[in-house]
Amino acid sequence: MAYSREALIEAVSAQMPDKRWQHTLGVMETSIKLAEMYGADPQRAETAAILHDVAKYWPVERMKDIIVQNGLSAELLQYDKQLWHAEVGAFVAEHEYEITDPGILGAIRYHTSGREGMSLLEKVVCLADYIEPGRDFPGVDEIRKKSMMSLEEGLIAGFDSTISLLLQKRRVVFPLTVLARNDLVRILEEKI
Ligand SMILES: Nc1ncnc2c1ncn2[C@@H]1O[C@H](COP(=O)(O)OP(=O)(O)O)[C@@H](O)[C@H]1O
Repeated sequence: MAYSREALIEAVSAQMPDKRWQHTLGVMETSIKLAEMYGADPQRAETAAILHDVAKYWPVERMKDIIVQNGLSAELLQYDKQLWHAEVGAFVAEHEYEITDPGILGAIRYHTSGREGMSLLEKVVCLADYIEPGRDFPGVDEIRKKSMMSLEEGLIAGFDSTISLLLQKRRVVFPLTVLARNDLVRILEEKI
């Protein structure tokens, strides 16, 4: 039988420190708000939000094993370990928590990196992760402001801040985020 909302919350919250669970609660609340605002299904958005960081505190070796043994994105292993939990989270959501909705699984898989051709639900959860009330990094208020204009404006601002920070620190940038950002810029250009 599929997990109830409450059972899912209990199981997922047990896998992370309280601070990260508080962040997840913020992403749940913000995902529902953005879904209502932009015409996505709030319940599906909330389910993806509950699970989005399920693997965030798993040991790196455990994440690596799941990626290798199940033939998930081998390319991902060439990039920052911080990115792995999203791919692993989607796998765990499907195989451990019996989530069968591919839209929810996609929203978990792409919540950190984004991708070209993001679905409405993917945009909602990814943006909620940037702007949930507990976030206070420099520039977050500008992203919040843009999020009230459109999902695309908000996400471009979010991805730009992530990419800028990585460039400043001379870190490797996972290309999917650049593709996601370019795609969103083109979408907005076509609207003009
Ligand atoms: N495109 C990218 N390329 C490389 N590293 C990235 C990229 N996007 C995010 N990261 C890294 O992943 C980290 C975690 O991302 P974040 O959005 O905070 O995930 P979470 O919501 O799970 O905390 C960031 O601090 C950054 O260092």
